Amino acid sequence: MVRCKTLPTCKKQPNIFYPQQEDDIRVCVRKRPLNDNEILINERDIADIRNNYTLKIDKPRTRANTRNCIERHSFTFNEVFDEDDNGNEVFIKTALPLIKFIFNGGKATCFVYGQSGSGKTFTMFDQKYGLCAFAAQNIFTSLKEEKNSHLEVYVAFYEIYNKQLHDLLDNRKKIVELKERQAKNDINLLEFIKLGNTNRSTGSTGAILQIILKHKNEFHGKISFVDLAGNDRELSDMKSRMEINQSLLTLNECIRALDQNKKRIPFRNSKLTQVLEDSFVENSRICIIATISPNESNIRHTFNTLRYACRVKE
Ligand SMILES: Nc1ncnc2c1ncn2[C@@H]1O[C@H](COP(=O)(O)OP(=O)(O)OP(=O)(O)O)[C@@H](O)[C@H]1O
Repeated sequence: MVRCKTLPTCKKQPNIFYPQQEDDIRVCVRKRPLNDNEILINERDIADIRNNYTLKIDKPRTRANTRNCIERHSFTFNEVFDEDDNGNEVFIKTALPLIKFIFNGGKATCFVYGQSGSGKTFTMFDQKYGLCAFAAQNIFTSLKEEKNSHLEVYVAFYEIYNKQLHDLLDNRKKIVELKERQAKNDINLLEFIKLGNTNRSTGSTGAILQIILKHKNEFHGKISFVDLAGNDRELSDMKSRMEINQSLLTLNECIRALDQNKKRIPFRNSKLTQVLEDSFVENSRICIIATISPNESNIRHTFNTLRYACRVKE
């Protein structure tokens, strides 16, 4: 194969002079390693991470009357994580700035978005290497500092299924009024996360874990970790599929509108954005982590994920 041309598909360039971790909206990408099955069948790794901001995807192409060639597509984001980057490195560059922000009274949201099996849940909720595990430790370490010692930690964990909220900490009961539980320490918080994850269903629009800081029942700050439904999910239930598509589309539109300081943000167009509305407005920060599979046979989904992520900050 020969390379036939280079196609820049995302023009947004990182501004290296700007303190990127302070951006209100950040878009990052994480590539997972090839798994055992993919290695067994000699799948090619088509995602080449060039540096902390750029990845290139080699797209094989067969053209009439020409030799087979490779199109190289280049994408640039606030951060790009390789398969060798561990959970702590991802945490430091994505969720850690958000946690510092909520201790200062802000509202933050961290999303994982991508194809099924690309590492969304691993990135967010793995009990050892996930962002939430590092977040739990970091939050309770920060509470030991005198300036934070008055704060308490509360948690809520729910999913959206057919436009209805279900409490993942209470056997998926339909939520009438959202219940928050106090977490006494990081281990206790991780137990809540583990319990919620075991109660998750397939076909939901997304699972939302909220960690809330309070002082004497008064709100101080909040971070929401949102594990979105796989963007490739084939569901027999048409209603769920439509709802997931609508939510992903609206989420993208809302974040773009916020980025462009538009007056009208279309929160009402999906249940997901409706429930997250208060986290999006005023004193808020957002980080999206798009997860991708590196193997050639998932290339279509990988392009979909990267284009979605690019559109957020176009
Ligand atoms: N960065 C990574 N390093 C090592 N293993 C990973 C990584 N990302 C994902 N994996 C592994 O890949 C598999 C699929 O990951 P995961 O379940 O997180 O995917 P997902 O995107 O949440 O899929 P679904 O949408 O179907 O829930 C898991 O076995 C996970 O441990």
